[in-house]
Amino acid sequence: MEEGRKINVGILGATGTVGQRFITLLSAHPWFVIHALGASPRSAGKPYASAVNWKQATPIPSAVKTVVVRECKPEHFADCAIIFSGLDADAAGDIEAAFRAAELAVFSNAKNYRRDPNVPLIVPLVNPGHLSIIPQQQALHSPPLSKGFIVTNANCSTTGIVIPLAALEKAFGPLELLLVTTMQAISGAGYPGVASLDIMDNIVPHIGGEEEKIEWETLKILGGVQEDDQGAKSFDMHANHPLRVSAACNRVPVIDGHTECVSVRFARRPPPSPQQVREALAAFTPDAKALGCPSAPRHTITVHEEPDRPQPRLDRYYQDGAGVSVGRVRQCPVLDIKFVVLSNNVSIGAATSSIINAELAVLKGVVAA
Ligand SMILES: NC(=O)C1=CN([C@@H]2O[C@H](COP(=O)(O)OP(=O)(O)OC[C@H]3O[C@@H](n4cnc5c(N)ncnc54)[C@H](OP(=O)(O)O)[C@@H]3O)[C@@H](O)[C@H]2O)C=CC1
Ligand SMILES: N[C@@H](CC(=O)OP(=O)(O)O)C(=O)O
Repeated sequence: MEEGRKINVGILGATGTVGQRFITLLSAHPWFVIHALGASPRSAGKPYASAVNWKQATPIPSAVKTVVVRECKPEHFADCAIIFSGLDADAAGDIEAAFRAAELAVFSNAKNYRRDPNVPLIVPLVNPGHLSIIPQQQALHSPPLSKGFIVTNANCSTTGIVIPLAALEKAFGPLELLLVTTMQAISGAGYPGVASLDIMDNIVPHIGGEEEKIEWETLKILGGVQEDDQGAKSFDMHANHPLRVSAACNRVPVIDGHTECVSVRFARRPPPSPQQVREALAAFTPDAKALGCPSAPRHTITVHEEPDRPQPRLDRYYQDGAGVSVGRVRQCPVLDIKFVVLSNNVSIGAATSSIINAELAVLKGVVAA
């Protein structure tokens, strides 16, 4: 990055739960400056402060209050080198494709392109190497692109677990079985989200499509990128070491922070002890940190020794929600090891991951800075 020069970024879905988090984080970013904001036709044409139903604990940054919200059309964002998308999935498919076709670099939170075989699904603290598929995505586009692409980040519950799982695979080799039960915050459903009469004094044991997303996305993220004899790249979905995943998802009356109970079995025997697992988790240093991404957390995985941590109310805002907290690491009498993970679904589960993905793309020269 050239000293003193900032990169113009645009935010689509700027009025939503994830969009507001983007605004809070990007308003103090050392490399990026918010240049344009987009939302639905209901919000377009209004100053941001009138269009948004602001729900953050800190005030709306003064630099964006009077910025007029635009319709999500690429021509309104032509001066942006990077586009962050917090769009509702119903709108994201067509809009993100149009932005890519207009040679804009799109970093999306929506689910629409996560399964595309040429779109990387990147949790930046885990698999930044998947950015290597982008030249193929651009070459296969009609017409071929030189600057436009889409990078997605994962479902928020998937993001929370793959970070400790990647640390375990790095230290102890491939996993072969994974069971996860989630307790997901209300903010995961956007605003206004789940009706209060459904969630207060209650647990809802179903989140549409969530279990399938965790079971599939985990394999794409923890797997590698393979290349055939003709140089064509594809995601291997962890195929060299098949990993079977079962997820059970629940909505609980917590505002922010997804808590997940995880049990794993390792392929290698004998498996590591709980103490070896604790040490490997605490020592995990992702490439994003080593490369110097400014939004990467200081501590990627905070390992708690107390028997009653992590807890969403106590741990979700540590490091601005950029890391994950793990606790209760212990032997599992059925598989090998079990533990609890807490991650901030709106930060590392959404906006923070997109921002670190963009930082990585700048550092690797994928986005022209
Ligand atoms: N909340 C979370 O924890 C996570 C969310 N995600 C994903 O991120 C995305 C955003 O989620 P979230 O912020 O919770 O959702 P919200 O419902 O809070 O916000 C949706 C945003 O999309 C905009 N929008 C809706 N329809 C259109 C349209 N037709 N054209 C342009 N803009 C439109 C809205 O604008 P307006 O205000 O004008 O209606 C709003 O800015 C979703 O795809 C979600 O699945 C991913 C991980 C975690
Ligand atoms: N479904 C998640 C949030 C979300 O929007 O996920 P996705 O981006 O995978 O649709 C939750 O409710 O907590």
